[in-house]
Amino acid sequence: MDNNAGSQDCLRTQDCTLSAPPHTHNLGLLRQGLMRTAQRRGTATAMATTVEDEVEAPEPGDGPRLGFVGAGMMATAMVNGIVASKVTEPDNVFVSAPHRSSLDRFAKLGVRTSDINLEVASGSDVVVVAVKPDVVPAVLREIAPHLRKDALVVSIAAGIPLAVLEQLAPGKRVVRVMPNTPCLVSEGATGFSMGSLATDEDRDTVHALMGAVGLAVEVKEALLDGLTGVSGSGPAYIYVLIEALADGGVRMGLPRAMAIRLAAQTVKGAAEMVLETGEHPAVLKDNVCSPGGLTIAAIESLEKNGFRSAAMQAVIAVASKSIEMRNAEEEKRTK
Ligand SMILES: NC(=O)C1=CN([C@@H]2O[C@H](COP(=O)(O)OP(=O)(O)OC[C@H]3O[C@@H](n4cnc5c(N)ncnc54)[C@H](O)[C@@H]3O)[C@@H](O)[C@H]2O)C=CC1
Ligand SMILES: O=C(O)[C@@H]1CCC=N1
Repeated sequence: MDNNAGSQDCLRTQDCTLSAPPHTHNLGLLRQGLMRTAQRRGTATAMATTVEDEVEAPEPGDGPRLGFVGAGMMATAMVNGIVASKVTEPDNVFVSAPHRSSLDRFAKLGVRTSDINLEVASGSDVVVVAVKPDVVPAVLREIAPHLRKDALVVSIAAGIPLAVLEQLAPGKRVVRVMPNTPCLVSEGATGFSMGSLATDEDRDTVHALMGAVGLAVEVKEALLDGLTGVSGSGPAYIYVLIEALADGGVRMGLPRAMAIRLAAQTVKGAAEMVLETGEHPAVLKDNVCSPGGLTIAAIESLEKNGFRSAAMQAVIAVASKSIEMRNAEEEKRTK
């Protein structure tokens, strides 16, 4: 992968496509993709013809409808990000879950909610399956017969392969998406893989939808396990790092709240440096380490304590579990 990718608008390699950062052409793409969907359905009021075309944000009630089946952490992050990005009106978003209590936070955003999955299934152009992986089969069997003829099914479940999703939703266009919780603040990192019936238009729609809430990368399905290890689960490792850095600061006398803010801003700043300069992280690390200075002593300590290996093993642990889940699902499918 090109280390300079962050400074480019778009980079296509054999295995993946990197999109530009959010708030650039992705909004146009999302609108374009979603408006196309709406036009097919006969409800579009405006139509973008090129990615660069500026189109008015859809009026409430117009435009394609995004449904979420499942109202947990990841649905919350995606819906908040999508609503904040203003790519669609809140009342075009429809969320279902069995317990009303988990829907309250969605209702506060102005999105429509229901405790009946079939209402979301039959009323949405793009249906995001956002339940735990072990619930996916039951949910897809329940909703598949009630999906709109042209509906696109997007699964965000870890470890459930496209072949299984397609078997559970026969004849439907399916895309597998692996987002992460920073979608909530429009700084997500998402990978996605296209199902066998999914079209270029669906690619644009998903690319634009997830690009509106962060970075969106298309990968071959086999790479989704490793991608989950890096970015799907990655925020959790970074929170542990922030907490640990803050603990170190507190140990040295900094007030807790200040230490957390300093640690979080340091992570954010370092990440921005990687994305914006396109430099290899090793170069940026070297720039902090003055010869004979303080930081190189910290690097020595991190290496002695297996920091680098611990981070790699974390990614591999997630990927291995994801592969295990995928294999078990494949086995059930082919039995
Ligand atoms: N949490 C994360 O950081 C990420 C999660 N994912 C995937 O997202 C999916 C959801 O994960 P979370 O949001 O973390 O889980 P969660 O446990 O927070 O949410 C699951 C939601 O599904 C609902 N639910 C349970 N049974 C249902 C049914 N029969 N019909 C409709 N809704 C039902 C629950 O009420 C709950 O709202 C999982 O498949 C996970 O692999 C993917 C990437 C990141
Ligand atoms: O922990 C999990 O299973 C989900 C998938 C990736 C992040 N959270």
